[in-house]
Amino acid sequence: MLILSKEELLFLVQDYYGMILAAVFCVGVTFLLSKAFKRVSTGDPGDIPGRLGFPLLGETFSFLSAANSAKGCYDFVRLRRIWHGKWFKTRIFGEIHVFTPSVECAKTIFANDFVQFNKSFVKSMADVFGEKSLLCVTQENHKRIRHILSDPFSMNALSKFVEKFDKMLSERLKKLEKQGKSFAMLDFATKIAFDAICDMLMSVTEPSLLQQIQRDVDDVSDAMLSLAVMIPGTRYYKGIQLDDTEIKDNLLTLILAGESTTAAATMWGVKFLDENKEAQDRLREEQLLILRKKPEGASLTLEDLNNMSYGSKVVKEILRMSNVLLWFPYVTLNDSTIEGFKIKKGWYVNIDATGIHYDPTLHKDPMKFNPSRFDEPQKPYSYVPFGAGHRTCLGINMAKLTILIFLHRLTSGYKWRVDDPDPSLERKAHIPRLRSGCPITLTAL
Ligand code: HEM
Repeated sequence: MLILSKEELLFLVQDYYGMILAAVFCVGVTFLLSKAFKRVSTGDPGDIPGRLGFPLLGETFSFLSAANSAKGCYDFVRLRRIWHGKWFKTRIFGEIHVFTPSVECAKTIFANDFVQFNKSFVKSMADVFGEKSLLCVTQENHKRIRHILSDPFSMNALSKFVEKFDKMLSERLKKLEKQGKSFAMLDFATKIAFDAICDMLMSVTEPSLLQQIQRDVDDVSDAMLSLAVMIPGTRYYKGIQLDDTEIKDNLLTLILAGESTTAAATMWGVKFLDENKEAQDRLREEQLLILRKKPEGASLTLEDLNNMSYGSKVVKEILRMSNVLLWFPYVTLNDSTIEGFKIKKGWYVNIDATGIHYDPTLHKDPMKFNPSRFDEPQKPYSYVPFGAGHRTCLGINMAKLTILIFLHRLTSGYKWRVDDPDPSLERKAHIPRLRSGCPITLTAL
């Protein structure tokens, strides 16, 4: 029998103390890891599959790492769809998020907006855009503000916009072609979209003023102040029934919502057409026919745009494939069940527009750029680049017309070469854009 002195016993216990601590630590880490990487399932068929990851942290690092990669943040969703299926849940920034490309879910959320679901991140959006932005207000105020804001987007206002934008674009493209230098399509489209929106909403065309607003828009809080100073006296200000805060919050919303989305879609259009010469040739043929019927140097009209049947399908296909807004996040206001899946109050449900647009059961051969697919009518909610319901994009017509005018001037006046074929996406961007900005060089036809 082993007999130990008091000192020897104390030494052994102290030695074991470290080992016990190490063992407890290992068990703890193993427990957390197993929880983090375990697929959450209680066997209930209403349970949405997925991994919630570490408590609070969840899969935030994986999400950030995807957003910071050349594949972009949708890669996070793409991978989990492969692992878990059509519906999955995850935890990001401490909140539970459900992602689904289900058209049934899109239909339910769009139809029950404000009642059963609401636009998510209202608070953080209010910090950026202002509390009275269309994106943050209550249902009642939303209806009123939206009604008033729809005036500059009426067909009458847009028909003036078409002529102005066409003139602006034609002049700038001509200048670039003469210079013969490569330019980033993304930067070019961003600048011209910004200038056009400011002109339409505030009648601001003076370069130094535009430059100032651009700086201010980049620095959001300053923008609110400067826009408020500029509005009185402009065409848009007259007769408007919104208070000063509503005006500045919503002008900022319109500029931010319209500029980067339209510019990114235009950039993708140039890239897709470069890679699909057949579609480009067919588009050019249609656009040249329209151009040749007009007096030389005349601007496009709404009527001309209405005659661009193939061009309109090209715009639709660009929007389907580019998925400028990858998904639409909504927060659940009450426990709900959609397609048998249980969604708890407080969870975020993301309508995965990209997943809907790439679903082969809804769009045949979805990764192929094929504008003619729109010869056939689309199934309800299978094509949602502008959302649907109460919050359908307010700038939907303006965006479509802008891209169409771009396509007309590019294909009827020029051929272009993409100078950098790198497909890497811009890192940390919530809108998918090429890191290169898609540099092109124009040659007159
Ligand atoms: C290609 C360009 C564009 C795309 C793909 C796009 C897409 C969208 C989508 C999907 C929504 C709804 C999001 C949701 O339900 O959560 C939306 C809302 C909105 N968009 Fe656009 N948009 C574009 C251009 C524009 C332009 C040019 C403007 C204005 C100048 C604009 C102004 C707005 C506004 C104000 C809302 C909020 C509407 C509301 O809450 O009632 N968008 N957009």
